Amino acid sequence: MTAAETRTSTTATHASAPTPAVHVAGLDRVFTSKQGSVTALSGVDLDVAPGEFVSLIGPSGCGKSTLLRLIGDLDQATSGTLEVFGKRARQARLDQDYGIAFQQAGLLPWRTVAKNIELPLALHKVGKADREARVRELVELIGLGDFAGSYPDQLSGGMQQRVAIARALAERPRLLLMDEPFGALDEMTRERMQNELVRISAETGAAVVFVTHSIPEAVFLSDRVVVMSPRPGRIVDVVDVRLPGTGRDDALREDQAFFDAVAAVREALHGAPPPAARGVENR
Ligand SMILES: Nc1ncnc2c1ncn2[C@@H]1O[C@H](COP(=O)(O)OP(=O)(O)OP(=O)(O)O)[C@@H](O)[C@H]1O
Repeated sequence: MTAAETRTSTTATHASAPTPAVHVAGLDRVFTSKQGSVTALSGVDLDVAPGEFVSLIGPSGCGKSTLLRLIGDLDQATSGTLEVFGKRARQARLDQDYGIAFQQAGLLPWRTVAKNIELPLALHKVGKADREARVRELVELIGLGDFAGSYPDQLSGGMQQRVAIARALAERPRLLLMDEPFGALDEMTRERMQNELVRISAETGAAVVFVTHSIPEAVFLSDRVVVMSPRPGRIVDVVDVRLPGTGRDDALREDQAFFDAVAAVREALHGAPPPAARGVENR
């Protein structure tokens, strides 16, 4: 498949999903202050199907985090429609449809791994036996069964990030919102975490909206990569990352279909390179 073939429509809708995990239509976010107003998002349309993995990529300041925060009910849109599983974002948050993980793991240093993971369950008054059972499941899921009693400062950055993901999954959310969760990790740890996330999202069936600056990361993880323009943030392209015959494992990182998809996203972000450069890129 060529880069051009890999790239698909400029709309971000997904036809097959009955009730999307996320439905965004004509969304605007304008920040106003004494200094003036900043249009962070303008006319954003996006549907994410249940169980679908969608990455948002675009230049710094294009509104990726703003869009994620709006979906997560951490901010309010200026205008437009936003629904999560057919509900208002506020209701979805109250119904614990979300799990959220950010670049900083944000663990409480005085609580053990187990106590960090169980925090959302404790806040929502889940009984002790159920909390403990869920924590046991989750520490196994993230491969930290031997570290349940450890404190965050006894863990590596990658391990801390896995704990943050487990905490985000504690309430079995149908939607995981992730803002550069691996941005602070070294390249090897980052690739390992990407493999873990592929496995975890397959096992949980949760839809994921994932913000990243890394084109290979977006391509490796995603069913679709949503490419945004410089401010005011709009969706300029959606790259469908269908990679026939390839599992999402380390072999994929060496596969021609992977390189083609990376090239398609890069072209969507920066425009197509001149033919000579493209020849070099595809070798
Ligand atoms: N609370 C706020 N008040 C005023 N302006 C804001 C606020 N939050 C974000 N902005 C502005 O909105 C624009 C989009 O910011 P946002 O953080 O969403 O971008 P981003 O694409 O996530 O950037 P980066 O890749 O650098 O993290 C920026 O110009 C930013 O300055």
